[in-house]
This record gives sequence, C-alpha cells and structure tokens, in this order.
Amino acid sequence: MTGTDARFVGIAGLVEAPSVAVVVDVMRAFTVAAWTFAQGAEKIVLAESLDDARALKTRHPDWVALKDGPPAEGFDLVNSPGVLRAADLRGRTVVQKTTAGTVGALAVKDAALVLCAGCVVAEATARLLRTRGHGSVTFVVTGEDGQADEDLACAEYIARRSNGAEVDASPFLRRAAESPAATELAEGVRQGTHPHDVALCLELDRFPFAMVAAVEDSLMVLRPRTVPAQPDAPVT
Ligand SMILES: O=C(O)[C@H](CS(=O)(=O)O)OP(=O)(O)O
Ligand SMILES: [Mg+2]
Repeated sequence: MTGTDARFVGIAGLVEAPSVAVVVDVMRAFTVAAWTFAQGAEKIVLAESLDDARALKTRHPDWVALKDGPPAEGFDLVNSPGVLRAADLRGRTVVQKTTAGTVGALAVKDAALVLCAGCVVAEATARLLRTRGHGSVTFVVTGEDGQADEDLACAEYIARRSNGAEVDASPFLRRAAESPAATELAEGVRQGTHPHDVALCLELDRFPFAMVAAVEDSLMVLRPRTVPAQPDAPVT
C-alpha cells in the first residue's frame, strides 16, 4: 500500500458496508470506551438500543450497563470519562449505548475491519492502519449528521497520520476544543457529565491501544488491541 485513501461520511451517508471503517466519536463514546479498557474491562458490547442494553444486563447481571444522558434505572454508569476513570472495571464486560458513537459502529458492523477512535487513541489507530496496509478507509464522523467538528478534526488527523505524515496536532485539537459539543459539555447542556470530560476527551494519545469492533455471537463487541510501535512489525 502506498497510503490511505480516506473518505469522511456521516452515519446517514453510509450506503454500503465499507471494507475498513474508523468510527470516530471524540465526545464522548470512544473516549469513554478507551477509559473503560484502561480501568480493566475485558470487552464492551455495543448495544443497538436502550431496551437491548437493559435486556443484556438482565441476562448477565454481572455486566456493567452504561448509557449517555443522565443516570437511569437499570444502568450502572453514564457516558463520562471523568466518571469512568474512578470505576474499577477489572475483568468486567460493559454494555454501552450512546446517541452517536455506538450507533455509528453498529452501522458498519459488516465491514471487514471496524476501528472505534477518538483523540485518546489516535496514534495507535493510525499505526494499526499503517501496519495492516489498507488502502481505502471510511471515517465515520458520528456526531451531528457528520458535521461534528471534534469528530471530523480527529478523523482528518488520524487519516494524515495513517499515511505516515508528520502532522502538528494543535490545530486539530483546537477545532475539537472549540466545537459545539465541547461547549455543550462545558456549559452543562449535556447530562451525565464530569467537569473534566472535555479535557479528558482532548488528551491526544493518552492510551497505547487501538479499539477493534467485531461481531461475536451476534453481538458487536469492542476490544482493545495493542499495536507495536514499529510500522512494519506484525499486529498482536
Ligand atoms: O454522551 C454524549 O456526549 C453523546 C450524547 S449527548 O449528545 O450528550 O446526548 O453521545 P455520544 O454517542 O458519545 O456522542
Ligand atoms: Mg459524540
């Protein structure tokens, strides 16, 4: 492969399953997912609906159910990295349902490779794309019908890094910091928040792993995948 041929689409713009999809949700689903793994979770089941999430929790009482918005009966956690980083999730399975991120990942469940990403796993995601040598990558910009600038900026940054280009991250992070989503989180418009959420969502490369989603026993399951630093080394 000589480089990534990137296209950027909103969820509604997905007409057919791409071969390789990078689903981006900076604020907050995939920042939360990364923190979930950092806190020890084994896997995340991406739920199709709130009812599905509740049903999974009922069937597996030891699983941890998480949704966006305010705390709700039947759910253990909210979609907030500031809240998540205080949780002990060692060995746990987490069920996640959010408005944008999880919907985007489920929309590309038939793709050959699905990565879920935010700023906190940007370089690991780009490295995985480089090491696997895929030529054509569809970046799913999950927020605001594909217009969310925090997601688009992150997607554009990962696309450039996946080609091995030296990229100054600051303008991309500035766009994310100045996005409507960041303002809504900072001003308390969104619910189920923590004061550090925006800052945590903007921590570039906080984690060394990428996140790969795949269908397992008819559920869409997200797992961390550590990617070797050397561009040509095999993926673990
Ligand atoms: O939790 C979030 O930040 C959003 C939901 S909302 O915009 O606050 O209602 O969900 P996400 O899927 O993480 O973008
Ligand atoms: Mg979002």
